[in-house]
Amino acid sequence: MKYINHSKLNPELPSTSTQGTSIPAQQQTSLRAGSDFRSEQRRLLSSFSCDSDLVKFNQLKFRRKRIRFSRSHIHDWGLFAMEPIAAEEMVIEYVGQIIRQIIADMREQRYEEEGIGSSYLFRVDQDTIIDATKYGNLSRFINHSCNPNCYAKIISVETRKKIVIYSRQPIGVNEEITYDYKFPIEDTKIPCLCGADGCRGTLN
Ligand SMILES: C[S@@+](CC[C@H](N)C(=O)[O-])C[C@H]1O[C@@H](n2cnc3c(N)ncnc32)[C@H](O)[C@@H]1O
Repeated sequence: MKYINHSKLNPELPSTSTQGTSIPAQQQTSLRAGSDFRSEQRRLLSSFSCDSDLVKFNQLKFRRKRIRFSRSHIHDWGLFAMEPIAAEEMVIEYVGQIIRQIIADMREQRYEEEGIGSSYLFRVDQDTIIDATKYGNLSRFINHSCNPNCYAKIISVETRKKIVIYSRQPIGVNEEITYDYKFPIEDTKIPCLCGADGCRGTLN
């Protein structure tokens, strides 16, 4: 039976071709090491391809997108691309303090009393909120649009839930980065200033 020679496909992998030869003991040990190495590579590759979000998330740590905050036409400060961003890229993680609902309720009231008009509380699940009001990264500046170029997605990384902002279309240099906040409907409305075609008129 013929075997494909993987060393031709990937020159970094040691050759496994042993056809028609008898192998000295020392070489057998090194072949085993090579085989262990390849098994490990296969294991890693299959776990990665099962979870491309995890791969992208790890890449995000090493290769951050070039973005800046600046005055926005939508509201106060916004976040802008400094380099072209392709569709379906991870743009930035929404970072803040992870808090429970009961703490979020208390903080929401306190922030109102302090006159903080903007909301930086992002719900992860029923009892987990990420609060970027006083601790966070540039993601806290992303404004809402009813026709956004990004979307927020909750992914699991080593059992921890993370909020990640992904591009839903190619984004040009100096374009404002936006996503749909998907605020729940409330009686007291917050007017939306996104200016997009088909703007719903309110955030909530
Ligand atoms: C996470 S902050 C976004 C950054 C904010 N512009 C700033 O300068 O800090 C969210 C707040 O921005 C405001 N905001 C974001 N998008 C908006 C929009 N489309 N229309 C009106 N206000 C918006 C709202 O006050 C909202 O609570």
